[in-house]
Parts: sequence; C-alpha cells; structure tokens
Amino acid sequence: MNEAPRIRPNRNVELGASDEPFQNLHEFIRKARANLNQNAWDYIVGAAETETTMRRNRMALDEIAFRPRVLRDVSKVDGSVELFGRKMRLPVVLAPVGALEIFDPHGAASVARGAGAFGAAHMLSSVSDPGLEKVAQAAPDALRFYQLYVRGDDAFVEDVVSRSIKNSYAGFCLTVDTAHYSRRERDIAKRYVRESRLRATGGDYQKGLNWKTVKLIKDKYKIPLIIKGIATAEDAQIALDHGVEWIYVSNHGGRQLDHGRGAMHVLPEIVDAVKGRAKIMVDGGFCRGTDIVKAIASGADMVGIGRLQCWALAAAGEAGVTRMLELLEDEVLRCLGLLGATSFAEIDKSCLHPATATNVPSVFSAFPLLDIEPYRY
Ligand SMILES: Cc1cc2nc3c(=O)[nH]c(=O)nc-3n(C[C@H](O)[C@H](O)[C@H](O)COP(=O)(O)O)c2cc1C
Repeated sequence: MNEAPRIRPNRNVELGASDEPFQNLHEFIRKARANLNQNAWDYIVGAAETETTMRRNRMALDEIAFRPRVLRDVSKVDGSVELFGRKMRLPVVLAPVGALEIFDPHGAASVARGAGAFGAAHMLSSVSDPGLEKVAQAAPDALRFYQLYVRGDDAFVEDVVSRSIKNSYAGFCLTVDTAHYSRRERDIAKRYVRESRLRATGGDYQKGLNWKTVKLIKDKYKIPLIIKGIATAEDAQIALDHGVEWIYVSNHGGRQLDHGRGAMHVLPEIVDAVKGRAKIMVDGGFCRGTDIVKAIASGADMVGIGRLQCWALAAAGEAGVTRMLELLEDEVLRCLGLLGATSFAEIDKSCLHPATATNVPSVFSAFPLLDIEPYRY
C-alpha cells in the first residue's frame, strides 16, 4: 500500500481554522449535489421501492449508544488494524460501486488511488470503468479486492478469478443479493434507464447463481473469497461450510430487497454464527467515524463505505476520496479516545448500549447540517 504522508489532523490548528476546503463530511455532499445532474444524483441517493431498507440501515446505527470509560490515558490513539497481511490505516473498504465513471473521468481508478494514498482498501465493481486490469495498473500498491456480478458461465467466472489473481487483487468477492434487479422508482418515475444498464447482459446467470459457483472457486483457487450480501445466520453457516474467508453483511445499501433489516441489526446474529471462523465485513449507512467504531465494537473486522465514497469522488475526485477518509479517521480517533480506548483492539460490545434513535432516518440523516432541496418525481 502507498505509504502516503499521514495527514493527521493538525492538533495545533483549531478545527475550522485550517484552509482545507473540506472540513466536515457533509461538505462533500453539498459539493457533489452542485456537480451532478439529477440522474447521477438519484443513482447515488436512491434505493429500492419504498427505500425502507436504506432508512433502516441508518436507524439501526442510530439505535446504538456508547458506554464511555474514562481516566484511561488516551493521549495516543491509533485507528490502524492488520488485515490481509498488511497494515491498514483504518478498517475501511470503499465498497464496490458500479459506473463510478459517472462521477469522475477516471472512475474506479481514482477511488482505488485515493484509498491507496490514504491506506484503506478498495473493492472494484465488475461494472465500473476502467476495469480490472487498468485499476490494478492505476493503483498497484493499494489493497484491492475485485467484486463480480456473475453474468456468464463457469468459464467466465474462472477467467475473472484468474485475472484477479494475476493482477494482485487481495480478495475476490461475489455479490449475491442481486439475483433480480430491484425497482428503483426514482429512475422509473423519470422514465430513465442508465446507459450501463441498457448495455448489461447475462442477467439469467445472475438469477441462476447458487452455491456451486462458491464451491467451484473455493475448490480451484487460493484467493480469499468474500461473499457480499449475507443477511442471515443460516447463509453465514453455509458460507462457512464452503470455507469462505470473508462474510460481507450487506443489503446493498437498501438498493435491492426492500423491507430488509438494517445491517447493524443483522450483524450480531452473523457474529454469533461465525464465532471467529471467518472475518466479517459490513456496510449499509456507514458514514461517520462513530458508525465505524460501532461496527468494530459489535464484532465486524472491516466496514464498507458506499454512498459517501460517491459523494467524495463527485465533489473532488481522487483527492476528495483521500480527504474523506482523513475526516473519517479524525472522527474515529476522537470517538475511540472519548470511549477511553487507544485502539480498536480495546473496544468490544461492552462499549455499546441499545438506545432510542433521536432523528428520522434518511439517506442524509447522519448530516443534520445538510440541507438538500427535495426533488419531486
Ligand atoms: C451508486 C451505487 C452503486 C453500487 N454498485 C454496486 C456494485 O456494482 N456492486 C455491489 O456489490 N454493490 C454495489 N453497491 C452497493 C455498495 O457496495 C454497498 O453495499 C452500499 O452502498 C452500502 O451502503 P451505503 O451506500 O449506505 O454506504 C452500489 C451502491 C451505490 C450507492
């Protein structure tokens, strides 16, 4: 991974007094809104049907409060972890996002580079440009994973796994919550179809996908396998039976099955089922440092960031992605310190307590200072 200079928050400069253009995470969202047309904007903020699953992601996070410990010397706090045999500056992966080229001319290459410069991981979507080889060339030292939508036969899958290994991806991910593409009603109401969806082929393979493909990959290839879209203990158990190394708890940011549970409501049953036999990623609504701390305290090993990645990219390209991660890190370090912890190793479920959410969940509810004009469909 690129060992970029650590742009730690400068403790000698009072927050708000530096000349950095982005000092709060919501500032990326405001800038992204200004830069994007309505279709690109809807692609980020939208979810499936009533968008209930998406709101539950935020609700589930907001229903957790902290139990801080005090007088524990937190003069030095470190947010780094060791995963995939290397040091990561935060336990964060920029989640796979399709069509990133809508937000930045270099698409996924900018995100991989921005994540690598910071020291977080990037998962490349199989439906994002400039594709597997070019992203690897653009960010050779970044911790990179490849995520596949299976839209071909076994030979197609094996070809992509082999190319991922050849191009030094550290993990291979199958997204399994997209057997049927959901109703994205913001698009339908505008009678709009994204260009890349018009070109998509192989949907029947995606519908017919089953555990045989997992077995095929596990039997023939050594690359760590990540299954993205696990939402029950039953499926986590089947994944374990197949020797899957990483279970990715996700409801696709509420963009697939409507009326699912919030990811943080699902996580505890997965942690209980897995019992340390696999590592766990989780995503869905995570956009503050406190969110990341809650996930790791609950037993996750890595947290995925979806929409916030898109906003940062649309606001300021590769540099925006890196800056967004710096701000997340700043929030994480302050949160850990205020919990009485000097690292992620010192937190667990005892830091958490059930609570009543104080606000109405929405895709923006983590950012109360943000005011976005509503759009009528
Ligand atoms: C614009 C957009 C495109 C996405 N494309 C993909 C994709 O190609 N593959 C995939 O597995 N997940 C995809 N996702 C889901 C994300 O990987 C992730 O699960 C989700 O965004 C997490 O929720 P969050 O956006 O609330 O952080 C996409 C999400 C967004 C917002």
